[in-house]
Amino acid sequence: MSAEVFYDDDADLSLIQGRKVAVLGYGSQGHAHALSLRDSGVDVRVGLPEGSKSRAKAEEQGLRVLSPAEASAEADVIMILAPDTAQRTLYTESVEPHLTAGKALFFGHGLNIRYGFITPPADVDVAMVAPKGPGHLVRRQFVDGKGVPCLVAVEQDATGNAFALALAYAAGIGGTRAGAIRTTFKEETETDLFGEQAVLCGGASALVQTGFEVLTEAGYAPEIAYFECLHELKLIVDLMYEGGIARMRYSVSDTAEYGDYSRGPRVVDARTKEEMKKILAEIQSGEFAREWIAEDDAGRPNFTKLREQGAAHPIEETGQKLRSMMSWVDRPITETA
Ligand SMILES: NC(=O)C1=CN([C@@H]2O[C@H](COP(=O)(O)OP(=O)(O)OC[C@H]3O[C@@H](n4cnc5c(N)ncnc54)[C@H](OP(=O)(O)O)[C@@H]3O)[C@@H](O)[C@H]2O)C=CC1
Ligand SMILES: CC[C@](O)(C(C)=O)C(=O)O
Ligand SMILES: [Mg+2]
Ligand SMILES: [Mg+2]
Repeated sequence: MSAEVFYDDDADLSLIQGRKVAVLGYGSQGHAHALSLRDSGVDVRVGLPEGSKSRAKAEEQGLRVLSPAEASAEADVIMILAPDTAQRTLYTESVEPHLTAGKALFFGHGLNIRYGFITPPADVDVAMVAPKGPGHLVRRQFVDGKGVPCLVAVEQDATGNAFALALAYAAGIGGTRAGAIRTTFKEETETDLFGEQAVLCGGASALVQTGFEVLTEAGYAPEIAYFECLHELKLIVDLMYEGGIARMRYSVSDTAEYGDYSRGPRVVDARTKEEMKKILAEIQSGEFAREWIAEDDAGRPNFTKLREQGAAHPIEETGQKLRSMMSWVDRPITETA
């Protein structure tokens, strides 16, 4: 069954223009939502704790910044864009006391609702507007008059108007310019976690690092290994992005195409597929979410160790040196659009 897709003409922007919106969090997604909603004529305030390093940035960019509790009290649409692990406490301390009947609680990712870490009262709308791309791209596309496709879902429709309101919100951040796809919190959460773990972040990072290790351990220069295993990946993925795997295979040499068909399935084989299925099962059962929240509650000891190990991988030192020779790719990771 193909998904339902909604565009600008299907959305009534005035629905969100007529509401007071609080965006809680001003990171990758938060800054993009708050700025683009404001530019779409929506009454926006940003909610951030005292001492948050994001406060100065939001104020410099002309937004009104309040505490999360003040913003939630003022607003009738509350979008939670704090880190997933911070959302439970943020909700209990600052949102729930102000979540009166008829208000709407929005999310950019379904984890806390899907796994029951947050249970809103029955008399509020609960919806999701989840752009399918990093926040900085969401903002950049909006400014360029384009948009990043969004997923839109309703978990609870107390007012009977939750989907129309979520679609209006998606229009306000440019999502319906590209297309907003209707989904559920369950589908968004499980596929998003699977995608980032098995393919986009986990799978791709492990593939790149392992390829780099094999070449350098065999005595090839790290610089050459970096170009082959990481730098050129973007060029190959850009071709897939533009025209699918078929377009990439059309564009590379026949030699590369034959190597792709005959060797690729030896790297990602039946065992890899079995492991991907296990990863999906851990997501579906809630095992991953419970593990991650417990890890965060414990002060993230394993996460910190793994982050340090990742940063110390030899590919990072080689990459830093090479990227400094290519001024057009040497962008700090915190740079905004
Ligand atoms: N990154 C992305 O592109 C995508 C993210 N999402 C989802 O969007 C949500 C936000 O993620 P992301 O934008 O990556 O988050 P970031 O880590 O980039 O930013 C989090 C923001 O929340 C602030 N913050 C931290 N604690 C609190 C709190 N208790 N109350 C209010 N604000 C707080 C941070 O402030 P400070 O600066 O002080 O730390 C920061 O401004 C998540 O649900 C994520 O899964 C969905 C799609 C893509
Ligand atoms: C791929 C990572 C992501 O799911 C995203 C940018 O969509 C995230 O959680 O950051
Ligand atoms: Mg994602
Ligand atoms: Mg994600």
